[in-house]
Amino acid sequence: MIGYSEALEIILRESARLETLRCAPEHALGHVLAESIASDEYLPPFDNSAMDGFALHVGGATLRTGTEFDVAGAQAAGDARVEAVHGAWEIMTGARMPEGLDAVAPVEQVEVLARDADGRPVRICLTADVEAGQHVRRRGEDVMRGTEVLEAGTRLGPQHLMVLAALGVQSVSVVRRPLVAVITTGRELVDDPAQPLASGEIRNSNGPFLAARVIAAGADVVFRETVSDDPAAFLSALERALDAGADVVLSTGAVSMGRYDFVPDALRGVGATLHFHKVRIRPGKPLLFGRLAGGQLYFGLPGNPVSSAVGLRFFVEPSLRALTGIAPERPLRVPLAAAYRKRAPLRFHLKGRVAVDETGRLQARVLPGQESFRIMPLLAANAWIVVPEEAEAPEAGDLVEVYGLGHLEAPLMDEVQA
Ligand SMILES: Nc1nc2c(c(=O)[nH]1)N[C@H]1C(S)=C(S)[C@@H](COP(=O)(O)OP(=O)(O)OC[C@H]3O[C@@H](n4cnc5c(N)ncnc54)[C@H](O)[C@@H]3O)O[C@H]1N2
Ligand code: MOO
Repeated sequence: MIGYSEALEIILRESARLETLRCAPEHALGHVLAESIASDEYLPPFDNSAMDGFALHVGGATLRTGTEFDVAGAQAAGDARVEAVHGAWEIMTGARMPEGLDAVAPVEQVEVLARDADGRPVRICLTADVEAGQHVRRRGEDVMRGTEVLEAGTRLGPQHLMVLAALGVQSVSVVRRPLVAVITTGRELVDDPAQPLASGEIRNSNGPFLAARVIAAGADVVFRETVSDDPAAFLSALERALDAGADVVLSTGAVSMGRYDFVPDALRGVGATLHFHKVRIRPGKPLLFGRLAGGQLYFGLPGNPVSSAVGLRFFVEPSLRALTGIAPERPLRVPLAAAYRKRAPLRFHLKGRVAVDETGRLQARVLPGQESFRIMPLLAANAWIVVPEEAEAPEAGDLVEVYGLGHLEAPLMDEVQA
């Protein structure tokens, strides 16, 4: 049986980045950049005023309170370049600085001594000193032309679209979203919530959970079906999953030691390469990973709900990151709230809650109810706490690794403070 780091290495090796496509930034939300973006423009594109006021020439010295100026013109946002030869220019926020002027006195720091017939100021007096450069936003102060503004591997959020729009980027190269199929196995499973449970039956909770988690992880679900403990039915569902275009197939159940645990043999029977089966973790030990004959990746997640959740979070999500070109995750390291004793020499993935203690410091609490059939503690969890194989009994205050519930989610601050 292999350990987690070896399993992860194999998954990352097998998860080569998917193809890229070009699209307008407005269609790229949630996609991962395939190449870095350098700016062809300056931001701001020209020197402009940060205040409504009067643009002035200061030069080397300071303009003192009481200095008077004639107002030579006015410049509003959108007005083109003008040359200022003398005096002050009335200027609005965002308006281009007249050439030759280098500071702005806000209206609040100016007294208007005279106005023309239309009420426009024609002579002003400074009521505060003015330094060169004050209230002027310089060309390129935010972004210089040629600067790399976004790295390949960045998942585009609204703030990235803001920068791309500001810089006039017309198209970006992004990695296409991975397509995922979810097959839940087990003749005990009932999908229809309106159907009463017959003796021995349970409701399928893994299917909806995994589908939702896959979407939250930045991939698309192209197929979801439930099959009985029957290899022929399973293989026909697998065929439909591949017809739907899946890059990655997930199944739950039928990977352990039972008489009906047919998944490994069924996969071998259709020419799959199984890279590993069983990992030194809890929960989720019987997890299987391989590649199908057609090149698609296959994750056989154990059937227990929390085992399938751990399989998704710590095996499938790292693969989805690699498939889209996102760098591997780095966990937070947070002190444990209380000592924790592991009951096996395995890597434990624990339903946890990160919270602030009385001193305002973060701490990680292992929630009660860690058995892999218990899903109610997931409602209290805002993080996964990982205790590695070699740490037997971490003490209160020892640092443990903490991961968000999904790879794109950090523990939420409002929950942390609750
Ligand atoms: N003799 C052994 N028995 C078991 C071992 C072992 O090492 N030796 N490992 C245990 C571990 S650990 C796990 S995890 C489970 C994994 O079993 P399978 O992946 O083969 O899953 P099933 O047996 O089909 O189901 C396990 C459990 O989960 C329930 N289940 C399955 N699918 C769903 C679903 N879609 N929604 C909700 N619940 C589901 C199922 O009814 C079972 O209770 O094996 C242990 N046994
Ligand atoms: O480790 Mo299994 O995954 O007990 O539930």
